[in-house]
Amino acid sequence: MPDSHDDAPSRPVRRLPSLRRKLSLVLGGLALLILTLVGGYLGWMATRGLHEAQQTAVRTTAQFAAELLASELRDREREIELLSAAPHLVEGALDAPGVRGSLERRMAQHDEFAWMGVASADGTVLQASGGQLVGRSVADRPWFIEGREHTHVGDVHEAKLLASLVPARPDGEPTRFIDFAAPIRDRTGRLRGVVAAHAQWHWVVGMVESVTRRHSPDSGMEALILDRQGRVLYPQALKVAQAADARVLPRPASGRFEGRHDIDGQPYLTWEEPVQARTRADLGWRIVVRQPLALALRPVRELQRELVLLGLLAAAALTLAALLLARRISRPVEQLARMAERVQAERRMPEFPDQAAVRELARLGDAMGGMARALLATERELREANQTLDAQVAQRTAELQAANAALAHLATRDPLTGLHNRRSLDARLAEALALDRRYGPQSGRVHGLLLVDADHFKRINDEFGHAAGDAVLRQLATVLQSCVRTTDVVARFGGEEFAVLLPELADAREAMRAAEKIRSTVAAATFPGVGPVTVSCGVTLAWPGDVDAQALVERADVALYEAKRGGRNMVVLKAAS
Ligand SMILES: Nc1nc2c(ncn2[C@@H]2O[C@H](COP(=O)(O)OP(=O)(O)OP(=O)(O)O)[C@@H](O)[C@H]2O)c(=O)[nH]1
Repeated sequence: MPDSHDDAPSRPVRRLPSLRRKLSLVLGGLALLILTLVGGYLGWMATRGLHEAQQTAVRTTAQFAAELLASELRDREREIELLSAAPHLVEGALDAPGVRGSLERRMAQHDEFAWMGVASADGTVLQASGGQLVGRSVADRPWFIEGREHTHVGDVHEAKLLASLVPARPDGEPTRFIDFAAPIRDRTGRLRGVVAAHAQWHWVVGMVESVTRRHSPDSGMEALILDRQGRVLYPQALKVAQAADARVLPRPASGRFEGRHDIDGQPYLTWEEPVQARTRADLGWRIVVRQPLALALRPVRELQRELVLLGLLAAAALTLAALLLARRISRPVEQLARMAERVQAERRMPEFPDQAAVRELARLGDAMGGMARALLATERELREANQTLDAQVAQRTAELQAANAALAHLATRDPLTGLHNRRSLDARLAEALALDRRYGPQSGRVHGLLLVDADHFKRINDEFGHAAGDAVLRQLATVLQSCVRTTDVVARFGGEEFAVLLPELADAREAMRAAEKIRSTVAAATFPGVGPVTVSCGVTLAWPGDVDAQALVERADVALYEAKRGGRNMVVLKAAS
């Protein structure tokens, strides 16, 4: 029988999270974590790589611009030097028309030159491109003063004498020049004059811009030109801003723009490179290239965005896969649980599903099926054993009851005749006297007692044998029972003597009638092999004065004795006295 405790769940199962949910969460979370870590690592690597690559680009741009500028300045310096040593200037008249022609030709070759001219040793312009400033004195111009002594490359300055002669710039910026000058000496080394060229500042700017233009305009890469004192020469807007506020473009603490540097609160990748011409063209300029960090790392931000998107998609896909996997794993487990519940509820073997996707689950299913079969078989055996036991107990109980009944019969019956024995009679007599004492006076009815004794029974034994005597005793018992009511108690009193207890008699006559009936019936009966047999009968009635049954019996016995003495085969009544 199933124990009620076995049916009750030992834990609140419904409140526990399901395997499917737990697996999905763990696997999905794990996937998200791994993707986040991998994505973060890739993002970090990309950021670092791009940071280094962009820093290199900023550095090489600055270096390339500085080298280009140094080279071009050197070339122009060399150009003017070579021109100063040209034979037509060393030997010929400096104001000759051919001088102007040669200047014009060089002008045509160099767009950057706004003006070329030759001045006499005292500073009067003798010939010039476009005839500009011819006859004017340039004696106080620094390029003339320096150019008298040696080759001179002058720092950028706003146009003075030529300001009104060259066309204004379309962007409104003032016209600025870089001066190149060299002394013209004759074969003896005597100064004959100075040849000079004014290069447009925008030629320099164009060179720098041509370098930065190699990068995409979106890159935000920008080149600055600083002079020897660190003041901005280019771009013009920054130059103007710095002129208004010296705190514009503060120098880094290291004294040099290199690496990441915050300018106006915005982070930049920077590099500073000196323009090293290593000649007089070395003006102490420096090229600073800067690029806003946000723009430098923009591809990384885009990559990160894509990584996040990709990561989310991958996490969603992996979570879905985890969900499907969890479902694939949990479904057979749930089915096994349902099977186990069915076994518990129905107590019979259901068909176990064969859908396990993995070996362990298949093994679990087989093991559970085997266990359920074994349990059910054990339960069936127990139930059958119980039923057998119940039947055995019922049979034993019936046997015991029969034995008890037989014992009770044996205890109250005489073995020879089957009548009540003396002990049973004594019990009935005691009951009868108690009833008479209790109800006799009201009902007017009493018990009567007959003692019946076979006459000369010893002779029967002696003549026909003890077995014949027993047969007579059994036949006498039958006769006695046939003569009285079923409610009367017929007992073997002892030996060849019988007693009959007659309940609820109205008077002694009733008792006498019963006794007479017995006597006459016996006397009329035939006892096979023995012949006629008679009985004597003593009769008495219970009396309230009887202290016990013995008194009643003794009175009946007295009556019997009188019947014997009176000649036998007779009935005698002995009333209470
Ligand atoms: N066969 C047989 N005889 C019994 C049994 N019980 C007692 N007897 C015999 O009954 C006889 C009784 O004899 P007595 O007491 O002398 O009485 P009686 O011969 O009947 O003479 P009265 O009673 O005076 O008529 C004895 O011989 C007993 O042995 C019994 O169970 N079977």
